Amino acid sequence: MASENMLLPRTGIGIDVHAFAPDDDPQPLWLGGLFWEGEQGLSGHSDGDCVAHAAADALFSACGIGDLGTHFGTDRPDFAGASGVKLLGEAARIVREAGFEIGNVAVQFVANRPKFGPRREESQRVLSQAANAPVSVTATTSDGLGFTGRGEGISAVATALVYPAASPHPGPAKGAPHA
Ligand SMILES: Nc1ccn([C@@H]2O[C@H](COP(=O)(O)O)[C@@H](O)[C@H]2O)c(=O)n1
Ligand SMILES: C[C@@]1(CO)OP(=O)(O)OP(=O)(O)OC[C@H]1O
Repeated sequence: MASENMLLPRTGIGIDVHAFAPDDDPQPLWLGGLFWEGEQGLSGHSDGDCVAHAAADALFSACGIGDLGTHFGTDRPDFAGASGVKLLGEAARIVREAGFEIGNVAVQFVANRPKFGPRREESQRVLSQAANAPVSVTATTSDGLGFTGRGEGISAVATALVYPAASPHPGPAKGAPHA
């Protein structure tokens, strides 16, 4: 690897899926760091917040330091029922400890419900605070198709940009036209 590559920003990707909890074991819905009153909850070892999990996975991926299971395996009783905000905050801490700073994280989830738009800013605020970096969240339906369309679960995909903490914040590339 050319040594100057060590200074380049790095991108990562994360995907997470959680099934809705069955009717005979209802759970509260935690998604995007928020509690959604009256909505069907997701099952999981933690609180099932697939938006926060995808964000954390994208951060680990960007640094090349494994994934969610590597750091917060289901064999860890201390993460049973853990909030997505806690996991994302912990992931950001691990990323910084590994020598990276976070540029931003972008997440999109796929679900019919909850209707996300009215609470987007609240969610982005909570997750950005957890990561101490900008986290944006968008939502889409799958037009009634697939497991998300049938309302069986929620999927989320995230990308993250990190850069070595020792290097300056990535500015415009050399030779890029000035605004
Ligand atoms: N759970 C969701 C899903 C979607 N939205 C918003 O609706 C827009 C249209 O979604 P389509 O899947 O029909 O293209 C989408 O761009 C979101 O703004 C939402 O708020 N919550
Ligand atoms: C978060 C962890 C750990 O509590 O559990 P889950 O809530 O089941 O979530 P998932 O995204 O399936 O896997 C990662 C696990 O490490």
